[in-house]
Amino acid sequence: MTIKLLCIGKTDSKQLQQLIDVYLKRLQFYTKFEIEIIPDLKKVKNLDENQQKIKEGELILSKVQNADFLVLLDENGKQFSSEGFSEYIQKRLNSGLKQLIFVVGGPYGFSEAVYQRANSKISLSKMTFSHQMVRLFFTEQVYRAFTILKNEPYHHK
Ligand SMILES: C[S@@+](CC[C@H](N)C(=O)[O-])C[C@H]1O[C@@H](n2cnc3c(N)ncnc32)[C@H](O)[C@@H]1O
Repeated sequence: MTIKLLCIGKTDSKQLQQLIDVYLKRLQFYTKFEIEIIPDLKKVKNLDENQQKIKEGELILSKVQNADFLVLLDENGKQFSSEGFSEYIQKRLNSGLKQLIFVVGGPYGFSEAVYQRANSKISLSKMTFSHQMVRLFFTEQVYRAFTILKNEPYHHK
């Protein structure tokens, strides 16, 4: 199973990218995990919030195949402990799924069309993080999940 994290816009901080790369490198030993960046929309100043969400949503959905399991990272989604999240990943692995896609929304979140297509929503916290920070926190949690599944001593309760 491939796990993909879809994000809008390049990481704008070198330091943040370096930290993401640490976990990407570690994850190589456990699973096929990739981050796919959807380029920022051009001329966003001409768009209102809703128009921007709709356009970003079209780009997100263009990357999703019918058979993919699509999970939105969303403050209002279901919250997990790290152990619970590792079980969630294991369940998807057991289901024979080819591609599990997690997606980070743009500055205003997701369009209605993206919510309609999504299979589930996961929250990392009730607090709102920047879309840049979320990709680091999430990548670390996927790494943590695999170390839990392998009984490795990275995670301490
Ligand atoms: C700046 S936030 C957008 C916040 C906006 N209030 C909204 O309506 O979603 C950008 C993206 O980061 C992700 N995000 C931010 N905080 C999050 C959290 N606590 N849990 C999961 N994802 C989060 C979501 O994908 C969100 O769409």
